[in-house]
Amino acid sequence: KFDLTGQINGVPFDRLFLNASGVHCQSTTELDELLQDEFVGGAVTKSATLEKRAGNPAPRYYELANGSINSMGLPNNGFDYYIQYVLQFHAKPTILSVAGLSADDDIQLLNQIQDSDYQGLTELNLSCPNVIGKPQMAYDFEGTQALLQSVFSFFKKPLGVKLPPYFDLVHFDQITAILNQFPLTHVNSINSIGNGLWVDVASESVVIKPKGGFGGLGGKMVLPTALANVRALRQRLNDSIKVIGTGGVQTGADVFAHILCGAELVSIGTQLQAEGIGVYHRLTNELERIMADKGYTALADFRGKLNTI
Ligand SMILES: O=C1NC(=O)NC(C(=O)O)N1
Repeated sequence: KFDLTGQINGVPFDRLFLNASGVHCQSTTELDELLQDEFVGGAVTKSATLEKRAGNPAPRYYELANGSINSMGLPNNGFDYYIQYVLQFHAKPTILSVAGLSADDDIQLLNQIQDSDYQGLTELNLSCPNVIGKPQMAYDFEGTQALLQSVFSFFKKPLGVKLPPYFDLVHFDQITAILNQFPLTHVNSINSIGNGLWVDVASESVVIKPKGGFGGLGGKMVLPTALANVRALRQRLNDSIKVIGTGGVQTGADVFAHILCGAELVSIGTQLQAEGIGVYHRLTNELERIMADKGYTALADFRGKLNTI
């Protein structure tokens, strides 16, 4: 009765919900569970690196009262594992997420995809904050420009990017001036707010082991930053580049807000980790209740229509 659809590069999603890359997507079992859920529209893989990685030492994920902090360090089963998976038939769309540990790695990963039979969506993660000793590419504007210039000299398949949060309007202007030069299918925003720190007063200690306790923030506390980034990117990007809204979603109202800011699809990370896959049924019910109360039958009725005062 409600149209909760979206589309990226002509790929139809019959539901708006995805997982945030990294959550519930490291194994094929987890990915299958997502793709078999009636309330999920598609699945994003854990960002694949060229080789399998164990990631950072545990504890590396910690749930907070108002969100999460993580320094996973890109643990994943390696590129071959995930390209094999997305090459299989799936009833719903997949997004193959890749993350090089260097620009050269990114080029190698995308060359392998270009040379493969995969015709689905790919997302280049430019924003992992937790690889020890490695900066986030998307905070290096010149580096990002140069990388995308190289990528699009050979990569002819659908490609989106995963961005970190920005905190200055000038930075929104700068990153979108770069992204608008390229035929990107989408921007996925936000990745975790990098290098937060949580202190447990009882033990007088940090709560995760890697990087002296520094890690990416997610969940409820990042919602205002996620909404700002989705809105700012939507206002500045070419219409052909969709925005996937990620960050801070706990309720149907949060989903509604992301759509108002212009999100085409909405990813769930911290809340999926905390609540399990049932979160999608709950969020669907809550979203539909809000839509019904407002007389909306489709996301398109209000997508991007945030009022200002
Ligand atoms: O891009 C990422 N964002 C995160 O918050 N954590 C993971 C990771 O550490 O693997 N990667």
